[in-house]
Amino acid sequence: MQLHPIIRENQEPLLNLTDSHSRIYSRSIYFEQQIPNSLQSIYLRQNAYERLVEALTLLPVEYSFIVYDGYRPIQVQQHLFQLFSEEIKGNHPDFSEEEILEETLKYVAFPSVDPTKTSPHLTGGAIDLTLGDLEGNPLDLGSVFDEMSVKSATRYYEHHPFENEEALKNRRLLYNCMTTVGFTNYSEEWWHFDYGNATWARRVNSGEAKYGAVESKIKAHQLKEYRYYESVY
Ligand SMILES: C[C@@H](N)C(=O)N[C@H](C)C(=O)O
Ligand SMILES: [Zn+2]
Repeated sequence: MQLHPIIRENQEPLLNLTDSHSRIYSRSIYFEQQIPNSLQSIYLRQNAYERLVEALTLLPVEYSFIVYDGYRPIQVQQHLFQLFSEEIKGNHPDFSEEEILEETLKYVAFPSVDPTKTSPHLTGGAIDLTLGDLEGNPLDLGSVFDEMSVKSATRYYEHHPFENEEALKNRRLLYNCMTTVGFTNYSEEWWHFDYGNATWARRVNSGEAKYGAVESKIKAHQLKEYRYYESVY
């Protein structure tokens, strides 16, 4: 039995989402948070971007997508992992090291380019996004982006519908638009979707992923150059 999908890197380029579409707002959240080596612009693999545009056609015309993150350099993944882990430690002084790790892994992937466990955002096939109005103001999805709580689990309001009916409606809308065009959702985070990477391949029971990790050179928060890891692992 194959334990992890084979990565057949198809070398699709990373596309810059800035001003790419009138109903796609690019708000690079880790750049706004001044995380070292974060990118000022948001990038996605070409076909992941095309599917995002297709998802827009399923969204009522008065709504937009606000994209918070796409391709993520390994340094940013490492920084987030450290940050989230420290926050969990601070919030749960009673937790063992093992419990801290388990809780951290719920909200941020382990930073790795190892083909058997590549962090999804390193591929350019993962996207963090929410719904917005036509001015780019975020709608209510029932928890703040990157909130480490049970309320961030995609199905939370399915089980607590009267707590926030607006959030339930909006989560269903985002989930349905994205999954209809081929993205898969990460169940602990209503905002995180994958296409083409190993996380996606596992969810759709495919033995093959199209996107492996992308290594990049970042200078002053700009993507200077990038290269794909080996084409077949
Ligand atoms: C950090 C958060 N926005 C996120 O993207 N989490 C997933 C699990 C990831 O790091 O891939
Ligand atoms: Zn994500």
